[in-house]
Formats: sequence, C-alpha cells, structure tokens
Amino acid sequence: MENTKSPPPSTAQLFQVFLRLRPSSPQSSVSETRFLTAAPGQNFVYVTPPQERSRFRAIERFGFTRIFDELSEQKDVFVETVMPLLQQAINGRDGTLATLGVTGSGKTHTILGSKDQKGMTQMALDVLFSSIGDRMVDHNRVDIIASDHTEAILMDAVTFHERMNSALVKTPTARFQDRHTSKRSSLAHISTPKAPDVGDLWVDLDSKSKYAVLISMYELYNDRIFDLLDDSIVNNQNRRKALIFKKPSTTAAWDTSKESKKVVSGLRKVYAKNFQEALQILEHGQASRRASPTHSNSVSSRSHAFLQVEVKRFSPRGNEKGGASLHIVDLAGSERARTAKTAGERLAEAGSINRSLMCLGQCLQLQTQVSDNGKPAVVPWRQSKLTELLFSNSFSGAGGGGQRASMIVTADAMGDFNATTQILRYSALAREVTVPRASSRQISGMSDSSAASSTLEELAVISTSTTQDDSKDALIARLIAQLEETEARWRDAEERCLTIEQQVREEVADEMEERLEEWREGYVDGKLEILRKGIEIREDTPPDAAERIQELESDNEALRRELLALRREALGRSPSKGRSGGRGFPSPLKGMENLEIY
Ligand SMILES: Nc1ncnc2c1ncn2[C@@H]1O[C@H](COP(=O)(O)OP(=O)(O)OP(=O)(O)O)[C@@H](O)[C@H]1O
Repeated sequence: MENTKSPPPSTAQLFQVFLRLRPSSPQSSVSETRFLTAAPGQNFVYVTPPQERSRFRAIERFGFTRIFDELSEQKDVFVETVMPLLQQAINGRDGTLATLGVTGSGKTHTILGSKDQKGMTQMALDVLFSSIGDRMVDHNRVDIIASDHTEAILMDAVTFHERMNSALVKTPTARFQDRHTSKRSSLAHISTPKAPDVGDLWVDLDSKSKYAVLISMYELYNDRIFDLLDDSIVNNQNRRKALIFKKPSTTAAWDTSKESKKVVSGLRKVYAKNFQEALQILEHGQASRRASPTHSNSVSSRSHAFLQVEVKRFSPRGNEKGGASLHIVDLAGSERARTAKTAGERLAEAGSINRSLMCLGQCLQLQTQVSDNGKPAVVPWRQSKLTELLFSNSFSGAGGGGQRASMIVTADAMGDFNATTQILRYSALAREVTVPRASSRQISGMSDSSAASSTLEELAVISTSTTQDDSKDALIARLIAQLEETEARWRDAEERCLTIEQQVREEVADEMEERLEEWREGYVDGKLEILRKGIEIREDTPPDAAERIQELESDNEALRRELLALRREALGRSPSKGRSGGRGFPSPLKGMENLEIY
C-alpha cells in the first residue's frame, strides 16, 4: 500500500469502493468502544481490535476510493458517487450504484434517506428530471418509447398508479389492504423528502435530443427475481411469479454491441414524466419489498432491491438514438444468525443473503488482484444470480470502458466488530496489516482513543518515510531501519506465538485432566454397579414353606421305597426263610415284617 491520497487504481478494478461511516451511539450499536478510525484527510480507515483481542490481533488499515466520515451529508455522498454515474447514463453507458454493509449499518438510509433527508435515489431522480426539463419526449407517444421493449410490459405512470390503487380497492380482505397501505405510509418520506436540495446540480444533455425515463423495480429474494411493480401481487405475495434473466430476443437498432446484455424478461417498465410521478412509482415498489424486523434492525431488508432508471434518447423526429440505465441497488445486510436472533423463514432468508454476499465478496476481492501471468484475475461474476445481475448490468452490452460502478460500503464504528471487519477485508481496494510497535501491555494500559491515535501517528511515520526521494545512503539507512523494524516485529510475533502456544498447551492439559477425572469417576461408579449386581445375584431367596414340605415328602417317599426294597432283599436271603422258629441264628429282620414305614 502506498502513501498516496487514494489507493492506486487497478486496471482490473470494476467497482469504485467508497466507505461511509454512520453516526453510532451506545443505544444503536453493539460494541462498547469504537474500533474504526478514519485517518484525517486520507482514504484509509484503521481497525483497532477491542481490548480483549488486542493482545493477539494486529491493527489493519484499509484503503478505499474515498471515505465519508460520520459528519458527511447525503449530498456529499451523492455528488461523489452518483453524479458521475448519472452523467454516464445520459451519455449512453450503463452504471450501477450499490450499498454493502452489515445489517443496520445504513444502506437503506443512504439509498432512500429518511424523513429529514433525501436518499441517493430521490436525488438522482430530482437531478435527472430537472436537467431534462422540457426536453422530455411527447408522453402521448408511448409507442415510440416501447419500440424495442419486447421483453417488458410498458405503461405510463398514470395507468400504473390507477392499477395499483384499484388493486388495493379490490382487495378481498381489509387485512391485505391495511398491510400494504400501512407499509406505504411508513415510507411516506420517500415522496416527501426534505433537505438537502439538489437544485444547484445538473447533468449535461445533448442539445439536439429528446429524452424519456422508464422506471422498473425488482427484488432478488431467495435467489429468485420478482417484479416489485406488479399490481397483481399487491394483495397476495404468494401469487408472485419469478422472472427470468436472459438474453433478449431482439435488440434496439442503435445497439451495435457484439454481445447483447441479459435483461429481466417480463418486467414492468413505467414511463414517468416528472419527479413526482417517479417518486410515486418508487413508493409503490418499496412497499412491495420484503422487509421484516430482526433483532439487529427493526425494518431489515430481506431481499436485494434493484431500481432501474432507464434514460432513452430520441431524435427530434422521434427516432430512438440510444439509451442506458442507472441501477441503484440496496443490498440486504449480511448478518449473524446469533446476533440477529433469526429462525425459520428468516433464517433461510439470511442463509440465501449471506451466500450471495459471500460470492459478491469473492468478486470484489478478485477485482484488485493480478494472476500469476500478470493479467488481471478473472472475476467469477457469473457464479451467483446477485453478482450476475450486478456485474452484467455494469460491464457488458453497449458503451465503452471507463468507470461504471460504485459500491458504498456502510459501517458502524461501534457495530459488530467481526462482521464489519470481514466486509472491509473483501471490499477494500487495499489492505495493510500492522503489528503496533507499542507492546500489547502498553496499548491495553491506554484509553482506546489514545491507543488508536498513537498507532495512527506511528503508521503515518512509517508511511511517509517511504515516499522521500532519498540519496543512496539515506536509502540504505532507511532499509536498515526497516530491517530492524521487521526484526522487531518478527520477535514480537514470535513472542506472541510462544504465549499462544503456552496458553494452548495449558488449555489442552486442563481439558485432559478434566476428562481423566470424568473417566475415573465413571470407572469407579461402574465397578460399584457391577459389585452391587453381583451381590444381588448371590442372594438366595427365602424358600417357600409349601415347597419345602413337598420336597421333604418326596425325599421321605424315596427313602421308604429304598427301605422296603432292602427289607425284601434281606428276607429273601435269610436262612430261616420259609421256616419259622428253625435252627441257627435268629433273623436280624425278625419282628420287622410288620414295621410301618412312614
Ligand atoms: N448516516 C446516517 N445518519 C443518520 N441515521 C442513520 C445513518 N445511517 C443509518 N442511520 C439509521 O440507522 C438505522 C438503520 O439503518 P438502515 O435501515 O439504513 O440499515 P440497513 O443497513 O439498510 O439495514 P438492513 O440491511 O437490515 O436493511 C435507521 O434508523 C437509519 O435511519
């Protein structure tokens, strides 16, 4: 990163990237301290990690085309970002303005403004219509305006307004009507914006031409394109039909570009004669847009909204000579499910939003990079519907080269640190990581602002030293100083690595100890359980008395049978067998013949 006022433009750079800081307050923000500081007079912003992280994280510096600090007015932003694109559209080149940022960081505020201030959209329409003035093509000749609009449904603002209103009147239930009208009344500021006045601004027109302005609005919701000016869906959003983004079947006679750019087919295009008509169209379209309250923002946009302002140029006889569009895109905010406390449908929306923004981030990151062969890196803008809509609107089709798109990154200096830094990392045109020379202990001992400003001073010293036109000796001295500086940083980094390693080791040891303890407890409990079960198994159940009597009786019976058998055997062997009172020994079983056996 060089110390120029703006980061060096890259040949591959497609988007100019501006950073806008929104005024933060402890009520509206999530961080307790500021972590973003814009360097006065420079196009860099410094990100200082919150205290609890500063021990391990370096300070980052991001470069942008320009930074608008908290005090910047809507008009300041408009002059720098939209005016060149508006002039470009008048001159026949398409252009895109988009806002990117964490939810609640001020994207919609920038694009549509508030009760007190016009947004970029109202200012662009105001300047456009007041510049065209009476050089508007005859509004009764809608047929000539419609000459090449085979892919669109064209109507004038009066017809559109009538259709929208009659759709509301015909509403089957008051509930839908209420929803739509209450949504519109909450957006009342769109058509009744106050300051700032842009009467002193104008774009240069071709003095021999007449002009016509067509307005269309669509949203990309869950990766599908829906017309926001479709009156048939006023009452029932579920009847919405998704539109296709495709190459048109015919192109205008004046369009000599080799590759015709894709268009959203079947889109309603409303011809507005003046600023007030344009604002009414805008209000209707905005009321149809998906927005829901989330924890992070009470009116969070849940879709990416595209406003297309098509400027057509005609000869005094009414022949179309050219045309180009300015696209103003309000991107839905990236969010963390945990912070936004979303669930169900809201969570699915958030998933789709985050995926498309991730893809956009990749494209933005690659636009500033050069591939190995020295050529600009290929930007994969066709890989998501969002990037295809954004990039093909800006970079294909008719018209020459030059600056065609601007991205305003919005950020809250006291918002979500991680989410904001992530967006800055991929959207910034340049990035530098710096390990502060002051030790982490010194920094954490200072107040936040003094830590940040001392680091800013230090970085400024390092930066300015590189731009001096030194003699060789001075150059050598400077290189030695830089080497020492690098060595010091290296030692510092090594020290921090050792600290982290030590910390990780301690954490791992603690966890192992804990696990071992859990295992030990489990092992002892298991053993005790086994022993308890063993005791239960060995324990004899007391015999039942009836069972015991039966057992003894059967033993008794067996013994009786045995005794009887023995007696018979003994009688059979006796010498006095058959002769009672004979000679010899008296029989041992004498007298037992009549023995009763029980
Ligand atoms: N520069 C600013 N000046 C004053 N108020 C601002 C500014 N930026 C944002 N705000 C206020 O902060 C609130 C949130 O802003 P906004 O709705 O524009 O956020 P967002 O980025 O569009 O959010 P989401 O992505 O959820 O739609 C609004 O009340 C808005 O008025």
